[in-house]
Amino acid sequence: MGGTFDPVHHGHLVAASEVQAQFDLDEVIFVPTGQPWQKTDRKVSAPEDRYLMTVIATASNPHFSVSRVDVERGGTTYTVDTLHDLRNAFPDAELFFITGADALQQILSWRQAEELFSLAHFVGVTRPGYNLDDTHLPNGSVSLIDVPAMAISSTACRERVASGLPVWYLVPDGVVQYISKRDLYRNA
Ligand SMILES: Nc1ncnc2c1ncn2[C@@H]1O[C@H](COP(=O)(O)OP(=O)(O)OP(=O)(O)O)[C@@H](O)[C@H]1O
Ligand SMILES: O=C(O)c1ccc[n+]([C@@H]2O[C@H](COP(=O)([O-])O)[C@@H](O)[C@H]2O)c1
Repeated sequence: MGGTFDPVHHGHLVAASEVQAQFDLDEVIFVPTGQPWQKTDRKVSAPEDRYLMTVIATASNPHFSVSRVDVERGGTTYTVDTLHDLRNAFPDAELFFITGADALQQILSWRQAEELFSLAHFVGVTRPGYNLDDTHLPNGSVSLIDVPAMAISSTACRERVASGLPVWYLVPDGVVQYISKRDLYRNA
């Protein structure tokens, strides 16, 4: 599951847990991005902060892990590179790539989109506020599944911190503490 994770929140975690259970996956690997090229409208937090928050958020789940492939490669992140790196790291694995409905709406604009679907099975998860009725995806390229609706976004979390509102219970406790310790989002 790739994401900017700025910060990681319970919407990400519930979606990942649901896909893990429905597809009986050995592992869900969270992959925090380097620089996301479709989010140029704002400053994204440092990759190491986003990586560490993701480690904290996933640490208690034996099926969850975090990969540094996008952080280590640096620069702009393209999923085609992520999937080639994961294939090299796990030559025999069956790879799935989990995306929310909002990201799926844009997927045909991703770099080398035509190649992506041959590198992994794509799993699209429902997300409140987004529907895929008008999104044309190549036939059979994406499995769409319902996950418990979590009306949470990283944007709303950042805005709440900037306004002095709590993010307890929207993000894991350790992530609340990390945001406070590193003084993230106060000027978001
Ligand atoms: N509440 C949610 N329910 C289901 N999927 C989600 C949810 N939030 C994010 N996702 C999916 O998780 C992946 C990573 O999302 P991302 O890190 O961009 O979070 P975000 O909340 O969309 O961030 P931002 O508000 O900063 O755009 C994307 O595929 C996105 O569609
Ligand atoms: O490959 C691309 O061109 C591309 C464009 C936009 C998003 N993505 C990936 O989609 C995932 C979710 O991205 P985001 O921006 O919604 O956090 C993350 O892994 C991104 O690297 C990938």
